[in-house]
Amino acid sequence: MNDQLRQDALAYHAALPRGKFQISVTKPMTTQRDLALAYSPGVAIPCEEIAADPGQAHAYTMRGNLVAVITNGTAVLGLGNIGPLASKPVMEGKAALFKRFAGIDVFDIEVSPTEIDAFCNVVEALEPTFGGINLEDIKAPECFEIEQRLRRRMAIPVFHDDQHGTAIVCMAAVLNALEVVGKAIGEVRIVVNGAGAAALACLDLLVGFGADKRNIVACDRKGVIYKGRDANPDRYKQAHACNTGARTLADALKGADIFIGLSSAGAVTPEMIATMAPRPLIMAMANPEPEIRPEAVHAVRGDAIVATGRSDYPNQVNNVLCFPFIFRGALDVGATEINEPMKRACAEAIAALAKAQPLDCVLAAYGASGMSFGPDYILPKPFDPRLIVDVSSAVAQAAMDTGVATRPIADMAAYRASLASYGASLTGAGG
Ligand SMILES: NC(=O)C1=CN([C@@H]2O[C@H](COP(=O)(O)OP(=O)(O)OC[C@H]3O[C@@H](n4cnc5c(N)ncnc54)[C@H](OP(=O)(O)O)[C@@H]3O)[C@@H](O)[C@H]2O)C=CC1
Ligand SMILES: CC(=O)C(=O)O
Ligand SMILES: [Mg+2]
Repeated sequence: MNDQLRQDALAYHAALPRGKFQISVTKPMTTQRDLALAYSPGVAIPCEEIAADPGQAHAYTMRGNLVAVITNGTAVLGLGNIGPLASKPVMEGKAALFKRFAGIDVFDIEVSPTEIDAFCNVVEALEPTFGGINLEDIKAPECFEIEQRLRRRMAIPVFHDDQHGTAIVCMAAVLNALEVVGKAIGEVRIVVNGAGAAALACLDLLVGFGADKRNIVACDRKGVIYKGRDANPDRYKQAHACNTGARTLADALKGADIFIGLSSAGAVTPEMIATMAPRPLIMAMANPEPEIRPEAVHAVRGDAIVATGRSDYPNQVNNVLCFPFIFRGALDVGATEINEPMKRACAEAIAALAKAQPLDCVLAAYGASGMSFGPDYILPKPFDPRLIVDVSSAVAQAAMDTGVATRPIADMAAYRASLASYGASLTGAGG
């Protein structure tokens, strides 16, 4: 990372008040009467209401709009197992993005247990506090068991962002990029580098959207994951093992249409990219440094569509396009979970928005004079205030359609209008 970015990033985070968000009071608290309502004796009354009917917690507390971003720091971005304390800037960042883009309050919670039972016990014990749980930067394979177990045991949405947020945005990008190059999802050859939380979830969603398993090769640090490779295979990786003679990433990429990188910096070379099929899609999504930089791809492939996880290049494929908005929709209907149809609706709504005319506020945020659907614009920008309207309402609708909404929305048009004015106020945009 260059020195200027390093200095700027440290100054940004150290500016007072330190970190990236703070907690504020939402009710009047200036008079004796205010104190009597907010605290003793008045506070006892909503307590009694909630004790009599737990569903009232939503009406009298911040719980229904409060998400926990929880990590144990075992797979922080592409920095690896740097521990919970060092992960805090990332978790504060996620909290800030939840608030900035969807008005959702977050407590970031960094905890030390890495063992599955101990970590799950901590998270489960937090259910009374939160309306939703966003698991973050927990390494594979533990993250799979952790999420499955918590989903079974908790009656609020539990969502591992690195798995599903990433997969949803990746899917939206793939759908649009294939439309740009005129290829069909069922026919493209896909190579995924990385076989962790993000990569395996992307594979599952790609198959759910019609990708042919026979056309997919996954690689980890040892190379291609082929059937029979490991004497004691990891069962999550094994589910994606393929029948192929390819043994290395370089072998696998020959003639491939799509490269999905969810591994680590510099894992793919220009020479490998040069061997891919015409009009390839390169999604180098490792953070903060991608598997390959866009300029290195363009030097060898003028016909490639290139995306990264970063904010400073075109085509940012990053879960920030998903997690604020999927939780907004889920919280607003009191969803008990985030299920497959909700994820699908989310991916489709994100993809569709890339085809709408860009708004001036978005162009201004990027210092751009224009953006139009095509090789350098396959996804909407996170600052697009229409994301909260289209994505969150689609997710809410899918939750209602699948019977997981405990507070269904009666008037969807009014809900969309409220999201629109909320989005406009949060982004300072006119709409
Ligand atoms: N753009 C986005 O929105 C997102 C990007 N990411 C990025 O994806 C990466 C992985 O994150 P996550 O899945 O959470 O982490 P995990 O720790 O769960 O998985 C990492 C995987 O990457 C593999 N890997 C690492 N280096 C290489 C390499 N040089 N060649 C092949 N495979 C490699 C590991 O292989 P092995 O199993 O052999 O150890 C492992 O399978 C990170 O860089 C992260 O920043 C993650 C989420 C969202
Ligand atoms: C973006 C993100 O969640 C990650 O890189 O881990
Ligand atoms: Mg992450």
